[in-house]
Amino acid sequence: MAVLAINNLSKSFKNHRVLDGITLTIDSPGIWALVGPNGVGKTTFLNILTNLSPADSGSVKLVGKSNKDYKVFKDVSFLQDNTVLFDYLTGYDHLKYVCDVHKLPSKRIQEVVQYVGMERYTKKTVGDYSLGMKQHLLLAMAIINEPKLLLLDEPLNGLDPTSAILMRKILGQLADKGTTIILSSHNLAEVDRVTKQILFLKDGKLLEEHMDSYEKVYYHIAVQDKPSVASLLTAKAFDFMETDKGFKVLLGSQDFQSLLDLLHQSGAYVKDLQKEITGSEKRYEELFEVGMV
Ligand SMILES: Nc1ncnc2c1ncn2[C@@H]1O[C@H](COP(=O)(O)OP(=O)(O)OP(=O)(O)O)[C@@H](O)[C@H]1O
Repeated sequence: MAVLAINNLSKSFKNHRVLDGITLTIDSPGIWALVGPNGVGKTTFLNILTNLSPADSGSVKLVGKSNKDYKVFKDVSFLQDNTVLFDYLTGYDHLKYVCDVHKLPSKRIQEVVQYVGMERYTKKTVGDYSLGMKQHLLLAMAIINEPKLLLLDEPLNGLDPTSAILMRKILGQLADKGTTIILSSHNLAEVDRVTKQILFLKDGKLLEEHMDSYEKVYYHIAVQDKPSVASLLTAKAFDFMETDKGFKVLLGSQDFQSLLDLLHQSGAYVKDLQKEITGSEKRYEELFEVGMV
């Protein structure tokens, strides 16, 4: 049984065709990122999947049932933006409500509060929450029922590094335990950290792509003696740029060992070496024809 089965889904607003005959099947756990420029239709797509908006034509099945059947939402959750929260209620109130809707025992509240690390502010009213705290609450509300399919609209928005790391960890654990996750995001660096499976939304069509072939590996090197390293990088034809503390080097045809040999040869004192992998940004630039600056 497919976790998500979309058949020929279309939606227009007046004469603007936002979704144009989308067909997609996902039948395994894992994380898929939904990516595309502002206004391309990501929220519209997620809203239609969860039956918050009607499609003009086509059909959607979630965990084997029509998305029009409200019973599917026992196994499907949608993390929307924080406008769905009530400022005058506490985090606990929100979780209690969702718990009651799903007829879950209230001990699930404590479990989920601990899991997303929001013990400190569960009893505070949401009006006093920061953006990150609201994202945690929304996540807790979305996973309290242990969904098979989890849809998230911009879950990484406005998170500080600590919260972003926690969010990534949680999403990874859920996917490992069997949840299928689709998340929309504009933050391609974060996307590359959580998944290589991307759904690019372009001109109303969905392109499902794996980022392996677009992956780029960079090393950020902090060195004491920049000139000697710079001349060797140039001599050995490395693709690099200078940074405040040293260099950002792209590993193209040369391998990591050649870079290490070069650093050794330069005699420079290496203060730090960090790896960065990017993939989706390169593909995004190609697909959406982002001009170089
Ligand atoms: N209720 C509506 N009535 C008319 N047009 C709408 C409506 N909802 C969305 N649109 C239009 O549909 C298009 C897609 O909007 P949507 O919010 O789905 O994009 P998005 O990809 O989520 O954007 P963002 O990345 O900025 O959040 C936009 O042109 C938007 O103006």
